[in-house]
Amino acid sequence: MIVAIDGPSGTGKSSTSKAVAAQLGLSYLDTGAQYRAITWWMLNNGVDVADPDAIAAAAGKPSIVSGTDPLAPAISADGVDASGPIRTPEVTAAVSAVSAVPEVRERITDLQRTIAAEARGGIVVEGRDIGTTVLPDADLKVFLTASAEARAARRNGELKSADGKPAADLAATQQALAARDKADSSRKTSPLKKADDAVEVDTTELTLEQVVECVVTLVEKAAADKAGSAGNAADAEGMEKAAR
Ligand SMILES: Nc1ncnc2c1ncn2[C@@H]1O[C@H](COP(=O)(O)OP(=O)(O)O)[C@@H](O)[C@H]1O
Ligand SMILES: Nc1ccn([C@@H]2O[C@H](COP(=O)(O)OP(=O)(O)O)[C@@H](O)[C@H]2O)c(=O)n1
Repeated sequence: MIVAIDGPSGTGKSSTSKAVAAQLGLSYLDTGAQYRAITWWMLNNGVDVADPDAIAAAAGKPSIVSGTDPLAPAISADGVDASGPIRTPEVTAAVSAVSAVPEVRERITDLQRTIAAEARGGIVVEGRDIGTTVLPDADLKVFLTASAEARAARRNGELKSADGKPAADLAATQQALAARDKADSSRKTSPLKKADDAVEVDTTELTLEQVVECVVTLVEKAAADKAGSAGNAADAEGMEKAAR
């Protein structure tokens, strides 16, 4: 069972994917974390992230390793735990430019396909281009959306300053999200886009629990359909053999 969950920032991809995978005993892959980790490595290793040729030349250098346990997501670059630093504003500001470079996408897409192929019990993979490019034959594709206001409010809710007040201005967060959406949707190589056969879920008015319940139901239905068509294929094969 391969589940692709795509959508822009703040729509609930990570929270939903982790909860669905944990509930159904599936593996989990955060592909945004991989793009963030390669961006973090480049920033730390003197690569000019404003220069696509420099990014392309460095794309093959770091080793990026992702954990697939939804209860303990992990990501490292060259053996160094990157789970904290990949969420800094510096990485967030640079990641769209790095992830737009075809050599980076090719490298990371290969990694993602290998991880999905090795996840014997099934996997939930979340990102921007999973349903369209990375795993176009996924058993279920979900595209999450939410209003620009809801997405900015959710992202801001995560950024608390020491005194417990929101660390960022809501309008500034909304503007930064819009800029990243634009960059991610307009790049040439596998832009952020809903796959034609994805189920769109608008999460604006839903709680996280409701979104998880909705996606779990979709996965169970996809699994039943898959088992049904496998059964039908086996029946057809059996009938063919009996007829011979
Ligand atoms: N349906 C929802 N309602 C309210 N808050 C949500 C909902 N889904 C996710 N969140 C919160 O919004 C924030 C962003 O969610 P996240 O899963 O990281 O989104 P994404 O991976 O799409 O960027 C998190 O703090 C999460 O707890
Ligand atoms: N499959 C993916 C996943 C992420 N990305 C890039 O990685 C960035 C960070 O992704 P993320 O999922 O961590 O972003 P958030 O939703 O957490 O803000 C995105 O803005 C994209 O530029 C991508 O290009 N393709």
